[in-house]
Amino acid sequence: MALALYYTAGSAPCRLVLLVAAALNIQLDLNPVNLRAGEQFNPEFLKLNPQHTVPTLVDGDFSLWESRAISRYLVSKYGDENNSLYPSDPQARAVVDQRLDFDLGTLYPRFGGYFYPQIFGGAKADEALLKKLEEALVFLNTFLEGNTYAAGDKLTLADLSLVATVSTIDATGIVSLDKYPNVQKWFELVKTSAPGYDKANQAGIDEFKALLASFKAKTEL
Ligand SMILES: N[C@@H](CCC(=O)N[C@@H](CS)C(=O)NCC(=O)O)C(=O)O
Repeated sequence: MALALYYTAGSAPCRLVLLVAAALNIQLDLNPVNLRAGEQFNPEFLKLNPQHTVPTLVDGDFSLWESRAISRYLVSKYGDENNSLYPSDPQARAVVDQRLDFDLGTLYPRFGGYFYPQIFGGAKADEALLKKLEEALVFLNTFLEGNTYAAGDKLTLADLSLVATVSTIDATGIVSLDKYPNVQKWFELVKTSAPGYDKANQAGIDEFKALLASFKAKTEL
């Protein structure tokens, strides 16, 4: 049976799942959800995911949300036994998990907490929140010291998750990645080494940029 993904192209967590599917060479039946039109509140969608978020994966009669949980599920169910995206060695896996949790709990929320109230709510830029975001980027820069990829010498789920976030931050222009040389070098590497990067991530980034431009135009009217 086909695997169905309910998604919005511009959304960073959705792009993570698209990157994982591309890396595993999994075909997904793609179902766009228009969040601005409130389609996530349709009763049919709420039956799949009462938390009304995208991405949501449907595999037969099994439905799952939270992009990193979906990513781990896809590797566990559809990856080869020794898939390096999510290594089985406990310590190697723990480092991947730490980076995934860092993205979920620190980097992405610090970005969203600073940027989204400005672009979507017309709030003033808050310097203290910018400093917290910059601190998170310094942490990532430090994690990358001496490592080719985010969790060692191979591409893992950590890279796919973090690149969805870092490319989103980069697209907004609120910080320059020049200040974080390890992050910048790693970003260029992942762009060329993550399978299907252009379709899975860059296409959504382009949509995200168009959305930002439309919000900027509204506030300038
Ligand atoms: N931590 C979640 C975040 C999911 C999320 O908040 N998605 C947003 C789009 S980026 C959404 O669906 N918002 C609509 C809503 O909450 O009603 C994940 O990684 O999947």
